Amino acid sequence: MLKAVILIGGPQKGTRFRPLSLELPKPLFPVAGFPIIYHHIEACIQIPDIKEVILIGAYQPSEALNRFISSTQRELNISLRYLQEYTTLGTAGGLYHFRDQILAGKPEAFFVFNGDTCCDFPLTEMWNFHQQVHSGEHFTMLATEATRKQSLQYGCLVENEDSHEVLHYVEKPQTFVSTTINCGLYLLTPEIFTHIGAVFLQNQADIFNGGDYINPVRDCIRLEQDILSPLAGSKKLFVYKTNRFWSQIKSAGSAIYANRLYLSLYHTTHPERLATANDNGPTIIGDVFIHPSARVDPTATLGPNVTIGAGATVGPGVRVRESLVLEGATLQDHCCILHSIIGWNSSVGAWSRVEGTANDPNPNNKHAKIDSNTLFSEEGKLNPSITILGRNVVIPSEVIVLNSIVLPHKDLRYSIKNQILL
Ligand SMILES: Nc1nc2c(ncn2[C@@H]2O[C@H](COP(=O)(O)OP(=O)(O)O[C@H]3O[C@H](CO)[C@@H](O)[C@H](O)[C@@H]3O)[C@@H](O)[C@H]2O)c(=O)[nH]1
Repeated sequence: MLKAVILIGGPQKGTRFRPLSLELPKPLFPVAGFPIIYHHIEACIQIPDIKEVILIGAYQPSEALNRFISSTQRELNISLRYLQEYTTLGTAGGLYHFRDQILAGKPEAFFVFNGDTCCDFPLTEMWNFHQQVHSGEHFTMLATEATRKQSLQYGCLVENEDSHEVLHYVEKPQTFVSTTINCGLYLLTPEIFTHIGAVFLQNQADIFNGGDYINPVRDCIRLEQDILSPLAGSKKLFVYKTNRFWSQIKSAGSAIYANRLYLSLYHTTHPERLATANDNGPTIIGDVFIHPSARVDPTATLGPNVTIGAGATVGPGVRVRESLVLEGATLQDHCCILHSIIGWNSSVGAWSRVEGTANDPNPNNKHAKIDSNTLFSEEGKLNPSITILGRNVVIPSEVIVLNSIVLPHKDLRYSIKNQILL
């Protein structure tokens, strides 16, 4: 029997995703029509041996989280539970804290996912690879290639190319180590708790010997630095590499990129989710997802890489491209939406234009990943990025909103460019 754990972080995480994460925990943000972590869970149900998926995070249980758990459980017919940490315990601390629940039923092994990644999750391949390695108790991690410069933003590893053992691991190194990066997906066996337990006891001993009693992160254990790094070179950590798509979802811009990747994956996994052109429907260009409850005028043109959320309304002559239109949003006649996220229940007036700047990885640069830039450049200027309208924003008719972020509940009266509207 196998299990899966998805690390979903807590309210202190997902800050680069604001203002969208102000409304909803980032792991529940919809990409390609479904919450980010729904894609992880869908990957898990492809392996019948996975009997339970556990979400670990520090979010207070909320209506949105409860609703997600009960509806996903029902739809995908899998046991799904949320276990709440009393504070963010780190990527290994949460696992250790809930070790009894993870080990209940005696799983042979369990997958651990970082909740903010987007991938076609090669779980079967990883499990087969893991079983083929003959090295006693061992752990497997998924890795991919990045560019030399971008590798510094990830965990970097050096492998023995014959045995695929991880020889050296450094989390976000200061100087170049390797272009092979950690994808944040692991296959661990119960033995991992011996290693985490040893670090836990050592940390507690250090605290009581050193007197740092009030350290707020005293129970925090990081899987990458505290556990994987020391395991490298001990014949216990192995790497399975993927060359297929993989991306982090840190900034809102990366949600648009992830939307594109998942929509293209639907061609093989769920072709029925992709809109097709028909005589009574809108013009569809490339990959488009339209929620069945959305109303789209037949004279609208959508795509490529567009998701229209539940209950959204798209009026006559509207053009949408490379964008996410969230639940309940209204796009009035002939407005144009490019490289943008239109927040829940927001409305864009007739003939208005909402446009952002794409920040996709450079397609000419092999292995490039999306840059999750900070909002401002070193000179203090707002970096051009996608345009985001928070929840309940009203854009009047005949204005232009360019490369801007509009916080929730704002009633705009004029055109704006390169601004953050508070
Ligand atoms: N439950 C829980 N989850 C956590 C905690 N801290 C982080 N997470 C979750 O764990 C994942 C990793 O989060 P970060 O700590 O922000 O790390 P990172 O910068 O994304 O880097 C990690 O992922 C990269 C791949 O995306 C890796 O390359 C890198 O090595 C590392 O694993 C995210 O899904 C985050 O929500 C915690 O204390 N508790």
